[in-house]
Amino acid sequence: MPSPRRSVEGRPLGASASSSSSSPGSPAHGGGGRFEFQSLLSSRATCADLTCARLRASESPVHRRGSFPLAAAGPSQAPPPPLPEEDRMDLNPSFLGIALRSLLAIDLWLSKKLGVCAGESSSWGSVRPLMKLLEISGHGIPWLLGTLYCLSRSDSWAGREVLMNLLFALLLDLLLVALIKGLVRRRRPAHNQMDMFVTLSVDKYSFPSGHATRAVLVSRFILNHLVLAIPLRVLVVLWAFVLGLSRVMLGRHNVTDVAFGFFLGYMQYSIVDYCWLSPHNAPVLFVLWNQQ
Ligand SMILES: CC(C)=CCC/C(C)=C/COP(=O)(O)O
Repeated sequence: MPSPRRSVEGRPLGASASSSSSSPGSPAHGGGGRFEFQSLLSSRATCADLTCARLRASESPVHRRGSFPLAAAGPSQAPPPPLPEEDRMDLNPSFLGIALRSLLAIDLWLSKKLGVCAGESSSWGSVRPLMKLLEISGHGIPWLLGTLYCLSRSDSWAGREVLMNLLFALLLDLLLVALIKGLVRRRRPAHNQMDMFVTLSVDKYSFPSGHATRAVLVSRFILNHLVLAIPLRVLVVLWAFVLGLSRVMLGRHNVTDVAFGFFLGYMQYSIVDYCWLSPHNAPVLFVLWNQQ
């Protein structure tokens, strides 16, 4: 059972120079501590006030002499006046803060568990080459080169329009992912081996997964602009999902990097669709390409 004499940070209350001079049964350690415990239980606000007062007191010369003024004063004394709101915030983490920290802890734990191909000696190390092949299938370079090649070979306006927009989508994706990676600067998992095929400098960061964004962006693009039989459509969706999963299995990413990557890729396609380039709204692009 947790000790009632714990501060919000988990340090024992009075665990400063003063704690050595207080003894069990003294107001600061047991007798008066009983009053303090009841006060701590009474409300969150009171808890914050008391703890703030306690921390403040630990800096004061009075406290250093070994007595916590409130606890020593006994139950009949009034509690100290409430401290300003900003002083309470550090000690009273918001619900959102706690939720985010918990999510992060689950994310790290789950990512480590799923990183079964992170190295040759990992439990699924034998499928690592297959995962790396998948990695290349979602890399930016083959997609960019492939699109440029198809554009150069395309002899219909409709085909060129679709490919021009795919090129725009791939470039937008590279730009947005680089921007967010540079802003967030989340390190890749510690178990990752940085042996990826051609990377940019921001690719030392992991949030969001560029492969995950591209997988969803390209899949949505293909599903909306190519006429495919149902089994092929299922295959496209599966490819995107497995590519995202493989990022975590290879140890390249945490689960949240991939989850956000999927979301971002989905949104990116919506942007591309909204800004769809055509000979009507971007004639210069199409005329220039025709002159090549
Ligand atoms: C060099 C070019 C054109 C693209 C880099 C593609 C790349 C290496 C992205 C990183 O993906 P993850 O964030 O999923 O690791």
